Amino acid sequence: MSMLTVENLNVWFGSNRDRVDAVIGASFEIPRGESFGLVGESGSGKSTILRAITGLAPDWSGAITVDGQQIGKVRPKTFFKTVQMVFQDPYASLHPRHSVDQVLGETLHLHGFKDIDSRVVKLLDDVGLGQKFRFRYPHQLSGGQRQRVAIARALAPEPALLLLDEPTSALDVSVQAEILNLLADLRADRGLTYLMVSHDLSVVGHMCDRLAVMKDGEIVEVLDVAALRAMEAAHPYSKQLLEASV
Ligand SMILES: Nc1ncnc2c1ncn2[C@@H]1O[C@H](COP(=O)(O)OP(=O)(O)OP(=O)(O)O)[C@@H](O)[C@H]1O
Repeated sequence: MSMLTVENLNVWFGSNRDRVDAVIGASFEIPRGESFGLVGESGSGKSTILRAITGLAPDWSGAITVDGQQIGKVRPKTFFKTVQMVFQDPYASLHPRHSVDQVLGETLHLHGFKDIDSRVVKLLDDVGLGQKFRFRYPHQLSGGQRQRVAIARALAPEPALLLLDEPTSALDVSVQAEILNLLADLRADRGLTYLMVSHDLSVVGHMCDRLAVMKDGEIVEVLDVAALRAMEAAHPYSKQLLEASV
């Protein structure tokens, strides 16, 4: 069963002479439980695909189907019980005056959970932070710890699909692997499906089962990771990208 299907997706910003066509005719499908990567140079449209799925890029056409439900222009609240996003920059994505307890507690409340206390404790354990971080504020946390809080917040509604937009690229190299390992473990434990944007082919090679290569708003090739490792891309642009990353 497919967790996410994107068919002939076009996403644009602005209108008339100012119009930017950020994504052009993108199609791909992610089976439940798979981890799928989007790679390509800066500006190729990777983040825009995630934004269109979550409703942050309102001008789009084509079809997006999540867990069998085709999504329209307005996403019902239940959509975010299934789909959550983790952003690149954990400094920008957490409110500076909200404690970790508030961030997680409010998200749980919003999604209708009643046993908020025990869920906050469990979420902090699940992301490897533990209780001692519960009443801290973002400025008292390192980048890696903040990203763990952002991941805990994304996990709070018990989603099936996580959209990960360069989740480690704003972090120190020394903590990137820790966060990637946490994400890999969470996926294995919970059977989550990932759609992950990265400009780093080694990250995608480590984290994903398949990947799409984007260039100038279009998907030029979908590869499985075995082909990536064997440097077996067919499209000249994918080959160039692989060779540049060795
Ligand atoms: N809010 C916006 N308004 C206008 N143009 C935008 C907006 N967001 C993105 N774009 C444009 O859409 C195109 C695709 O951007 P996008 O951020 O999806 O690329 P990307 O592949 O994710 O790159 P990066 O790795 O730099 O984030 C770019 O030309 C970008 O300038």
